[in-house]
Amino acid sequence: MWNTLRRLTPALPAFFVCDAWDRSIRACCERARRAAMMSGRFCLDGSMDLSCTPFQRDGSVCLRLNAADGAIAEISLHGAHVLSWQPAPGRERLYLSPRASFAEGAAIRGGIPVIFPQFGGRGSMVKHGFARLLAWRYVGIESDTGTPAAVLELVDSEDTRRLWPAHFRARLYVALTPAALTVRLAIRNQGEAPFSFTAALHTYLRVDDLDATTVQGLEAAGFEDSRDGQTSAAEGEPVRFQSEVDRLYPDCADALLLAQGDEVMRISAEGFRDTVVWNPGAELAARMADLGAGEHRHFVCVESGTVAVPVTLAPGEEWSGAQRLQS
Ligand SMILES: O=P(O)(O)OC[C@H]1O[C@H](O)[C@H](O)[C@@H](O)[C@@H]1O
Repeated sequence: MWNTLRRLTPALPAFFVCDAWDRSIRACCERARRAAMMSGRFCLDGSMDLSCTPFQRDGSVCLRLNAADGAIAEISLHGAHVLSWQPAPGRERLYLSPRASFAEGAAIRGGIPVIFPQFGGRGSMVKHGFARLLAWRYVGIESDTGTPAAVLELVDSEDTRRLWPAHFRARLYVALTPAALTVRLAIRNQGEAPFSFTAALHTYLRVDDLDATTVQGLEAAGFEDSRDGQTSAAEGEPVRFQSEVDRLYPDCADALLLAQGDEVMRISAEGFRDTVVWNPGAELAARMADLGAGEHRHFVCVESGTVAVPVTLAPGEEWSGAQRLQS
């Protein structure tokens, strides 16, 4: 519907477009509200009560997840994008750029962008694939893995098949457990031909002091420097951020730490094989319209991905990859 509106926009008076746009957002919010109500609250043995409430942010329909212990996560349906995670009220652990755009077709800068079906420029598609640019559907709260999770879904459409012929179903599961956020991306082949893809959770972790921040757990791993494509031997020391860092560590995705002085966040992964570490540095950040001078000092991206070797799915097959942040 939003695409149709956008196509019609030049032919319609501005007040009508705004009104129709507003009504479509309200209808979308109402559908999300009903789905959230129908999914109810979950309380399973050993896991937490989870409730889900829709709200709007910059014209985008979003969901707020509240766990019984006070943890909060916010997700935009635009890109199934986790915007915020607070393990306790007021303790934000993700970075969201003050200049992030929520406009249709834009990629939100910060949070956890879902990268699918192509990581970066490793193929002929738009950079980092189309999943982060499209509206996903809220399915409800499910507890298939024993932990209640908010589930969002994107399936192929005429628009996606023009870019990539695959018949797929992508689902994102967002779960809050004490002091942890787990995000799982599941891809199913719903067609009759195999397809291959790369994917990642491009997580922007908030930092207070970039100079004192290190990523640990990659000391013994060689990496590809994405700035020039050169491979480098293991450095034998934690990753630091004195200038732009853009590295792919193949076959190395689990048991990482983001350390800022005494404060440590654990980053673990399942299903994802690789890690990407990115910070744009001062010069690039200043040139990026949705970041700006000095903003690189507030985050480090530690991305769990399957990037170096694409995943291939036969008809009916499903793959999933998860990233868990523990504060
Ligand atoms: O600006 P974006 O399209 O969101 O990409 C941001 C960054 O994502 C990844 O981490 C890549 O390795 C970088 O090369 C890229 O610059």
